[in-house]
Amino acid sequence: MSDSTLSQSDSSEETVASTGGVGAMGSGTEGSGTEGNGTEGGGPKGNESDDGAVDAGGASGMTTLPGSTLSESATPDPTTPNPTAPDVANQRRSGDPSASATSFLSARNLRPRMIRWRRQLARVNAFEPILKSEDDATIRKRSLALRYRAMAGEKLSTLLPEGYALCREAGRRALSMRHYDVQIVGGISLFEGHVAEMQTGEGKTLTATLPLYLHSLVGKGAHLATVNDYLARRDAEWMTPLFDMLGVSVGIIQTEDDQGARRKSYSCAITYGTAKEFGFDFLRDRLLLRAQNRMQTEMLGGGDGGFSDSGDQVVMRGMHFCLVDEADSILIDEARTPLIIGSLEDTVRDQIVESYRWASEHAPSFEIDEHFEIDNETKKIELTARGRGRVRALPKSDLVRTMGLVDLYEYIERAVKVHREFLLNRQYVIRPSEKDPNVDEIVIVDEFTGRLAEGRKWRDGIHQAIESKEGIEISVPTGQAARITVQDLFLRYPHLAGMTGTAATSASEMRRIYRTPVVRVPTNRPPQRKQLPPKVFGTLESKFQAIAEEVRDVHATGRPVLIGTRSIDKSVLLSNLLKEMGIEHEVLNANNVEREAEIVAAAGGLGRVTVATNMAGRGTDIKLADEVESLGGMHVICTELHDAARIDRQLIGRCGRQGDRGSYRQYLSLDDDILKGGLGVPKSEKMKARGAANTGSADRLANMFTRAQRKVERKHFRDRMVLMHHEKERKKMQREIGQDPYLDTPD
Ligand SMILES: Nc1ncnc2c1ncn2[C@@H]1O[C@H](COP(=O)(O)OP(=O)(O)OP(=O)(O)O)[C@@H](O)[C@H]1O
Repeated sequence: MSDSTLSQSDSSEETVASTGGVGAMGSGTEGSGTEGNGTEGGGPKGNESDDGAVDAGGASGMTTLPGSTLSESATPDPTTPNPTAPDVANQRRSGDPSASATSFLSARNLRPRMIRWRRQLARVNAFEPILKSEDDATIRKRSLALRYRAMAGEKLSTLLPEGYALCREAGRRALSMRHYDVQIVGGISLFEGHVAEMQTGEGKTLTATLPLYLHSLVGKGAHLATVNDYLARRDAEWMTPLFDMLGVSVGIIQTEDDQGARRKSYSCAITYGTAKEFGFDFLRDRLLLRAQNRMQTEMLGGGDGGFSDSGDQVVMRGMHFCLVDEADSILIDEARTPLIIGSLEDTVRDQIVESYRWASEHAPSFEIDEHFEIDNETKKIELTARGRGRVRALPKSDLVRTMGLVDLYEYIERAVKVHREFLLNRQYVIRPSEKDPNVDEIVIVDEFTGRLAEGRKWRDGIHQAIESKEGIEISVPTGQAARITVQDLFLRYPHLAGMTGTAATSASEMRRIYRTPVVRVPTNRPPQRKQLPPKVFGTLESKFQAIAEEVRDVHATGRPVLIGTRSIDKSVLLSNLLKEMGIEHEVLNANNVEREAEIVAAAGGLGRVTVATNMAGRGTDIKLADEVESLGGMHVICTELHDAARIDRQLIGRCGRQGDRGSYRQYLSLDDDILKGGLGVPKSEKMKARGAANTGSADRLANMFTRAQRKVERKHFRDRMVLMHHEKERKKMQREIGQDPYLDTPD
């Protein structure tokens, strides 16, 4: 490898250095029994760079797990270097995502959490022979027993070894996939609230089953958030046989689902969906609770247990644990994206108002003991079987009829309570509203002082039930547009973890914002991806000409070639050059996404050439044709640096999957956009002029591009931090004046 080796290197060099400070990550709870990031005590702060900004460019603060030395044995020795691994140090320096921890992870680096994880792994492995000898029914029984223990309050970390071993056994039986040791360790890190960086093709889907299963045991739901409906469905359906074997239900949220379907999916032990849908459901639920004036008492999904098919019950049961797939794109790139929904629909509002009226009208006919009972302690009114029968038999308007029965029982119970216990001129008075004297309103009488408690309202729909009893206007809020950012949404989960192929460059940001330290999970098989020295040209034209020539040369050997471009224009430009050379190829860009899966699936075939713009992070595996492996695997050409090194790494990760052979090369030119962002316009113009005049090699300038990329990354990071600060201040202010920051949106 030449000295001028280009890379996302500078940052990676820091990775190595600061990974020596692996322990920096471990300042959270290191003792055993750590459960999720909720108890992590929060990660330490990101590294401050000279200019005071957090180092976004470097992977500082990354923890790297013991490498492929995590052999499939009960007591792996992470210190053994892997003799078959290629030049790992060079790869690491070069920012190759596959760089495994093997060579630099000495015993000295082994931090307590790693030692703990290895111990946990040994415990998981110890269960294996026992479980293997048991039949399916016994495996299921064990799983049920675990659930009882979890529900009874036993710590999940104690249950982890058996839980993960059960999951692994179920995977082996139901899917013919046995979780590798590295996947088990990755799963442990996820359970403890980390973002696990796993290379593409290393099996994130299977790894996810581990923390999802374990967290689901407590019965509060475990969510997997991914980027689109297709992946949510695909992954859920793929993993369902495994969960079935363990007696765990799986729900899938799809955009077109109605409220009833959503509620059912959320009531499952594990729910797969997109971040967007989770956000919208959160907002819709919140609007509904506010309309029913139940917000303060019922924290979202605190749940009153009732399920119905009407829109009058929240759909989520709570936000307990969420595993975010493609964490870098969801938690970082999409972090500031606001999810906005309109107001509560008029029909839902009318339905609520009408139900209050209906309940108030019929409540007096319900008799104590016969139709309802009063709990002495809680003073709660509960319908008897006869009472419920009566509710079913009562006449109802169309609007009321569409309300679920469970909801109607609740409306009646509330109305009965109000008729019995809330008396006019004792607990409340009626007087003309200050805002509009033509409208009457209920004002609470403070039971201690006897004074009017201006502006206060009873909760849980009591206030509305009284309004309805007195025949005055029912104050169901009209509902306003509601809004939440992706970041706020995920910060609401007490237990959060993530998986990604490329988190290294966002490590400090992840930790700082979400308190989810990033850990790099080594590949199961030693990586064999080779980085070829980068090439730098004066102009785009000369660069593309050279790229086309390289494609021709590699193509002649029969190896498949994948070329990533930054824009549709450039993909077309390259496509034309290839056409001129008579090289058959496919172009994958926004103009033909419908064929994406097909094109990507075929991209690993003998002699295939594929030109692609920013490929979606994942979706379809590029499987190499058998004969390709012996020829040297796939060759990837990166035609330009992206603003975020992560995107480059995503492309690079397309070759050399799961220990396959492969190679990649970075092409650069002095008129690349990254220089404008990183060096500023005047300097980049100078470089451009220099490039136009110079026809020789400029390979020695490769590092300048990497530095420019890091500058751009830092700038984006700083912008995100400033925005986050403003948002935080806004929310704080809104709370102080009694507003709901999600519902009372300023825009
Ligand atoms: N433990 C295992 N045993 C056998 N096959 C496995 C195992 N883990 C993963 N695989 C296989 O590896 C392939 C990649 O898995 P998966 O799609 O989950 O990877 P990924 O990490 O999500 O990659 P990408 O980011 O590209 O989607 C799948 O074909 C899967 O069958």
